[in-house]
Amino acid sequence: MTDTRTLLIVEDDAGLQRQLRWAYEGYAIVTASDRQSAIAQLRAEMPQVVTLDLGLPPDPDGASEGFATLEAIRSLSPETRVIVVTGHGERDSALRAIASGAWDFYQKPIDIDTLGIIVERAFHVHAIEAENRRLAARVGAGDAPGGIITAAPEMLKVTRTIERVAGADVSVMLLGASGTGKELLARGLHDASGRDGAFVAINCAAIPETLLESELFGHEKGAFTGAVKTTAGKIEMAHGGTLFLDEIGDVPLPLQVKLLRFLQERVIERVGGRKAIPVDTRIVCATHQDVDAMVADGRFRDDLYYRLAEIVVPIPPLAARTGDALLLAHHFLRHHAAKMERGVTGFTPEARAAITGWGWPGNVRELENRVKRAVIMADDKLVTAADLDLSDAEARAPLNLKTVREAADRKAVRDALSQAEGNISGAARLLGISRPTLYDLMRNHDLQP
Ligand SMILES: Nc1ncnc2c1ncn2[C@@H]1O[C@H](COP(=O)(O)OP(=O)(O)OP(=O)(O)O)[C@@H](O)[C@H]1O
Repeated sequence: MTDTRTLLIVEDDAGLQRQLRWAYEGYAIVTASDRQSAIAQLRAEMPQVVTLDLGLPPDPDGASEGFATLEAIRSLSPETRVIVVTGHGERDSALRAIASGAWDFYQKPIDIDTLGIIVERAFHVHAIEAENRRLAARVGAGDAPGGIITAAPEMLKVTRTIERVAGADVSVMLLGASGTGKELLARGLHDASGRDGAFVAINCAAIPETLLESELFGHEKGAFTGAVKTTAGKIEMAHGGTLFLDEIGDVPLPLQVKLLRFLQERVIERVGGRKAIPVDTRIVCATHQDVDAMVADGRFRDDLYYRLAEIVVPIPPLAARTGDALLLAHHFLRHHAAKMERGVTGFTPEARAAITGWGWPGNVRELENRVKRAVIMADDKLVTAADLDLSDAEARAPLNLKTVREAADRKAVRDALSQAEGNISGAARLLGISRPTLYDLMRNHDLQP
């Protein structure tokens, strides 16, 4: 697609065609007077927008040629926006044309200004859709492990590390906030490792302490009330494969000892069992907690930590991945629109600004949830910021540097006052300013101690 904005005018009235040709500025204009020449121009010039008179020869008083031309344009170039121009009082034809995929309609007699606005809007929408398609096409272009979608250098560094360590016999600890894709990366690591066994995941925070041991190590029949049959644990199930221990920081200390033994000796004992069972299970673990701090204050065994964390991979939050929020938003939009059979094709410019500006505290999971809901809620082909429930985000987007600075000042003053429990001298000291300056700031920002 070239950057030139090209308008194709399909009109059999030579006078009107001339009039229209000179009416617009800023577009390259090409014209056609019947179906055949219209299609030839479409192929040659690839116009983004077409105005199409429905009454074309050999049926200038009907609409059959116009509809045939519309159909041909739609099938040859579905992205092209077609505005049909109908005779006065041919409202039914106009509506039929919209149902057949025309983007808008206009009735004769032609008012150049009004038609001009419709044409300009059509170019605008075409440009947005083209940008949406371009972004969507980037999705899946890479072959990052585990189907991870990213084009951000910050994240590509992570995926490269994962690929590099996949084949090595090292333990990997993924550090990242909830919803950053830790499980997806762990699965990717397993896939790239070439290990034949299964990928098994367990969330240590989601399982009550009392059950976690038997979940991990399995149990013998009769080991405890309810243990009606001998059951293998997750470590055994992942024999020859990979076990993903999510939220490793939530493993209680006594179980940490047992886990350490397994890592050192590569054998396990089921709960209630006496037999040492050799297992070849690779461990990948993850947590959103500060494990260093946990080790420092004794909540996590350091010997286990060193066994688990030969390679530590920090995963950046979504907001720190340049361009990824929009990239992933398009991916999820395409995915859910197809799944739910909704004709939603992209985002409005405001929605895109809101996606880029939002802090994404819930990371990729939050993004997917918002986009999924928006696909259901959208009234139109383009998802709005309101559909994403991000209209506030847009309103809060900073106007300029001055507003950013004011907001930062206000926050710093508020934080200092709260830290100093309302004591003005204390807050002024924390901020490194004099009391009168603090008073001025408080007055400007309408803040009370
Ligand atoms: N880069 C990505 N590309 C595509 N999908 C992603 C990406 N990152 C995360 N997802 C999807 O987002 C959701 C959350 O990811 P995942 O469960 O891997 O996160 P997590 O960090 O393990 O979260 P938690 O710590 O809460 O378990 C999943 O549906 C996952 O498929």
